[in-house]
Amino acid sequence: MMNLTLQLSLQCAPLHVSVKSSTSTSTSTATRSWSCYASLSIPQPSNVNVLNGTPLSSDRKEIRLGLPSKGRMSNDTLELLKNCQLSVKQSNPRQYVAEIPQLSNLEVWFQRPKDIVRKLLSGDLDLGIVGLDTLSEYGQGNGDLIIVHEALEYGDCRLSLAIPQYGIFENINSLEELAKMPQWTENKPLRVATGFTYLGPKFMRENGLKHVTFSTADGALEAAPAMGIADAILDLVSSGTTLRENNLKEIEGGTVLESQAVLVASRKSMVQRKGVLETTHEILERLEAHLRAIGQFTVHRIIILHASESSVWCRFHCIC
Ligand SMILES: Nc1ncnc2c1ncn2[C@@H]1O[C@H](COP(=O)(O)OP(=O)(O)OP(=O)(O)O)[C@@H](O)[C@H]1O
Ligand SMILES: O=P(O)(O)OC[C@H]1O[C@H](OP(=O)(O)OP(=O)(O)O)[C@H](O)[C@@H]1O
Repeated sequence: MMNLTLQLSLQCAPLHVSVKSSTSTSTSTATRSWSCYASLSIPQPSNVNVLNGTPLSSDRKEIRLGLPSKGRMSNDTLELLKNCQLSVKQSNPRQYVAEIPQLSNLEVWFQRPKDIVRKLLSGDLDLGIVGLDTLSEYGQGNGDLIIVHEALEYGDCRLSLAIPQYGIFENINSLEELAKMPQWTENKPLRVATGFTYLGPKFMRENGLKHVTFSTADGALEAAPAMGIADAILDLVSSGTTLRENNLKEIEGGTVLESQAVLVASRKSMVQRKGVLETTHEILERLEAHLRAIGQFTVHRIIILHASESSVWCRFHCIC
């Protein structure tokens, strides 16, 4: 038994977290596990649908889960849900609404990942599965977005700064060295091409790079340095092949975030919309059971939620 002080690192507004229980550690293997219970104090909803002065955008009765409509995340998301006995039933692939028979009163809406985040914020979705990169870029730290499960074990990639392997960058191998290059001035800033126009400038600011400008494009960013459009790029990397094929390299300290698929919920929906908390709980339990069954104990944090009228109880289970 040991006391824990927990900093809740969810993407949500600062919440009061009081840890109630204990930890257990196993020294027989390289893994350690702990679990604890925490109470998230959430302001008591009044008798109208208002949280922190913001009403729910609609009084619909159905619970809505947003899933990626196409692209890399789409098939793996459906596969994961199927493996959790939550198969999505879609009458035809061009129809964007579907259901999961095991979850009553739940509508699945297929959307582009960035639109899932936008619609969680607007209140048009209650739950969603997206990459952490997309959540961070389009959620912009909004306190209404709660990462309910942060490690769904697919969609792995990282958002990284990359520079050419050649020319003035040949001997530059870290962000610190890049920042110290005398070339970057107010009149001639470091030019970065990225689709991450929120996270990019934030990362540069936080790392003290003052003279930076950004340009954006929808894809094939790795071409920008060779085309003379940019000095560096900030983009997703998984195998690293695209960078290598374009004579680019990552640098020490240049990783903005490590990403994989996450389950996100609107905090407002969980507190105010009937059934959202219970459905979230149900999905989480199935995810946990599935990941445990396949031995995926790389899950870092699972949060199981219980609602009382004014608070949400969370169980954290961490194996690291
Ligand atoms: N190598 C990779 N490149 C890009 N995304 C990756 C990669 N590996 C995993 N991902 C995940 O897949 C997501 C991209 O999904 P998808 O291909 O559907 O693009 P998208 O979000 O619809 O973007 P776009 O609208 O630009 O096509 C990323 O947000 C990331 O979480
Ligand atoms: O490290 P790797 O495994 O090579 O993957 C990284 C590449 O994959 C993505 O591009 P995508 O294939 O989606 O095409 P895009 O550049 O047109 O967006 C990403 O934007 C990188 O370019």
